[in-house]
Amino acid sequence: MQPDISVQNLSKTYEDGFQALKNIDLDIQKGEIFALLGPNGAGKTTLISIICGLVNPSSGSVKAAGHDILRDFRAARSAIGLVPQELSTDSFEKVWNTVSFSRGLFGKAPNPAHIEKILRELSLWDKRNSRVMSLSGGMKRRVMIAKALSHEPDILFLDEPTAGVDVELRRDMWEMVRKLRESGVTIILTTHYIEEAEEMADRIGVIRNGELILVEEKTRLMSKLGRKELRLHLQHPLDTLPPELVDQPIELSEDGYELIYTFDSQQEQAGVALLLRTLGELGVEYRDLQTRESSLEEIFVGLVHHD
Ligand SMILES: Nc1ncnc2c1ncn2[C@@H]1O[C@H](COP(=O)(O)OP(=O)(O)OP(=O)(O)O)[C@@H](O)[C@H]1O
Repeated sequence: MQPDISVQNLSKTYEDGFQALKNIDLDIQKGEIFALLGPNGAGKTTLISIICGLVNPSSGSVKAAGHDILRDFRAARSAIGLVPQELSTDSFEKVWNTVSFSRGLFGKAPNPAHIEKILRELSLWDKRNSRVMSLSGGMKRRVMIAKALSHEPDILFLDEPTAGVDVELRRDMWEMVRKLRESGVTIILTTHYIEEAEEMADRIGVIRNGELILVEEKTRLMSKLGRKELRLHLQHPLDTLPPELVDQPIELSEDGYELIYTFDSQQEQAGVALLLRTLGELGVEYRDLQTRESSLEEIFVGLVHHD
C-alpha cells in the first residue's frame, strides 16, 4: 500500500546556516498513530512544518496522500489538518463561525452537518455560540482541533497536543485521537510526555539533532530496548545478599525483604530460572513475585542522552 506520508532524503538548512534536518527518510501508513519524540530543538516542528508546506525544504521530497507537497501543494495541503503548538484563534469569533471559516479556507463547500459532527465529538456543541475568548484553555485547544478537522483531512498533525492541559483533559484528548484513528485518519503527534506516546502510538520515531535516529513499532521498541525487573518479596528478611548471588545483577532492598533482579527484556528466561533454583537451594523463601518492564520514558532518556 502506498504510504500516506512519504518523506525522502529530506534536509533543511535555515538561512542562518543552521542545519535543522539531516537526510530524513520516513513513511507513515494510512490510519497509523505515529509519535515523533525528541528533545527541545531536535527538529520536530521543522519536519512537521515542511510536510504541511509551511517551511521549504532545502533538499529531498515529501508526498502527502500521494501528492508532492511542492509540485502539488494545494492537493497535498488540503489532505492535511494541522493543530499547531501555539493557540492562535480569532478570539472574538464564535466557535461555530471560526470552525466553519477554516473549512472555507480550503475551498470546500459549506457542510453544516460535518461541522456539527466534529463539534459534538469534541464536546464543543454546547459552546458553539460562545466566543472563543470566553473558553477555558482546554476548550480553546479543542477548537484548534475542530478547525484542523473542518475540511475533512486524511492526515492530522498534532504538535504537542496536550502541553499544559490537565490530566483529565489529556485523557479525553487521547480518547478523541483514538476515535479519529478509527475513522481512518492518519495521526502524527509530537509530544514531550512520553507517557502519551506510550499510551497511544503505533510507531515511534526519535529525532535528535536533526537526525531520525530510530523508527520502530512501540511494542518492539519496548521489548528490544527495555529492561525487565523481577521483584521477589521474601518470607523472612535477609541481612545481606547471599554470596552465591553477589555476581548476579541483583540487589537487596534496605529492609531486607525484597530481592530485585534486572535483565534484558529480550534475554531468555534462563537467568530467572537459575535465580529461583539458587534461592530454593539456599532455602530463601518468597511469598510473592512481580515483574515490571521499563517504561518508554526510561528507554527514551537512554536514547537521547547517549552520544
Ligand atoms: N526560522 C529559523 N531560523 C533558524 N533556525 C531555526 C528556525 N526555526 C527553527 N530553528 C532551529 O532549528 C532547530 C529545530 O527547531 P524545531 O522547532 O524544529 O525543534 P523541535 O524539535 O520542534 O523543538 P521543541 O520541542 O522545542 O518544539 C532549533 O535549533 C531551532 O532553533
